[in-house]
Amino acid sequence: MAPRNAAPDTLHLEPVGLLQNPSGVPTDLVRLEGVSKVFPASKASAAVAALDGIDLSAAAGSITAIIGRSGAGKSTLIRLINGLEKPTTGRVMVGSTDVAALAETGLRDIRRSIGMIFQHFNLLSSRTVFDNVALPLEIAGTRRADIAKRVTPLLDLVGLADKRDRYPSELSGGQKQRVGIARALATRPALLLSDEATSALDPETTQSVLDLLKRINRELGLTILLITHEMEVVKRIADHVAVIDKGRIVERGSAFEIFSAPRHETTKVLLSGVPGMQIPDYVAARLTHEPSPASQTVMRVVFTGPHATDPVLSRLTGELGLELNILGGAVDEIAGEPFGTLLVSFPADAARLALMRSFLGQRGLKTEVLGYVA
Ligand SMILES: Nc1ncnc2c1ncn2[C@@H]1O[C@H](COP(=O)(O)OP(=O)(O)OP(=O)(O)O)[C@@H](O)[C@H]1O
Repeated sequence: MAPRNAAPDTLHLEPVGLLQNPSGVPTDLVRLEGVSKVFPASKASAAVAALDGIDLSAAAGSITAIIGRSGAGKSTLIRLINGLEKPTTGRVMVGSTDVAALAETGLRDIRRSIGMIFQHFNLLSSRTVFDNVALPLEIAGTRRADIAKRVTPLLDLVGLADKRDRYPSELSGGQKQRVGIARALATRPALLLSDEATSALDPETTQSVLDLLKRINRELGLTILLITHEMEVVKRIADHVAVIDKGRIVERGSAFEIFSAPRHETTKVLLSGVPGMQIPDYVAARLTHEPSPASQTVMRVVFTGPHATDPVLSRLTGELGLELNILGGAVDEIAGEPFGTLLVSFPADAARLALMRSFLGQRGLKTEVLGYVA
């Protein structure tokens, strides 16, 4: 490992000590244990329990997404991890350091190991691209000659070498976020916190910024913890997902598990806009919880992994003679794995439902009854 001020031939990230336990085995880089945060009452408002008993971990080298409705506690969680807020109870471990227990000097040191990118980029308009990326190094007291050796490869990495002397006002949103990413990497952090980093970008630019983050994650081993309300972001790059609701983690799992079989009501609502998870309006308007004599069962069939491309439906209609109406569907990828959903309806008697579920279950497909339509 090169010392912090050495001239890097290639990009690498800092403190391995932060990433490994004493036995040298990679471990969780971030671990929250029993974390609660209460904002005390003020003259204008009552006390707010923003976080309540949070246990959460992010493995070194992973990309973890924290999703939740507005006000669920996502930003508070991020602010606890970079030490901007202190928890009311619990521990916030980054590597082997309890961030909550650090005084100002310790916080300054740990923040060099934690990069941060923001929705609105937070660039200094009076500084060039180069000088924006250089800023954290200047603050850390790095010599000018070493700063150039560090910033230049970072600008190459984010594809902005030709913009080094431009000002933020001369850049597109995607380019600004690339500067933000280069700046966040300047002190060679082990952890990158992303607060809605693509929310202000159009879909195409979002995609290219996500590709960059994924590349940095893979090539530099950077651990990324992101909060977002964009399910597209989660689907594209997250390995793991934690769903937060009213200050509590209500569901967590691999991105694939969460998308293919969401369990908590909040997760289902958050995912309801994802193609394949949507119920067409004309079906949703007629959906009931209980069957009636002439109603049809509405079922979502999820095709995952090796079964994503199986011709199961034609067998279902051919071998079992079941008549299905196809109401909608989508084929996609989650965390790089193929994933398909199909919304079907069929006559609602219990025998047919059991037959169909067992047929699909034996072939590794997941089913969920969403309700009934007459
Ligand atoms: N400094 C503060 N003082 C008092 N209450 C606060 C403070 N910061 C956040 N809160 C409250 O804590 C709760 C969680 O807020 P937080 O900003 O963490 O939610 P969020 O999930 O990030 O929301 P959004 O997606 O809208 O940004 C909210 O009820 C909010 O009003």
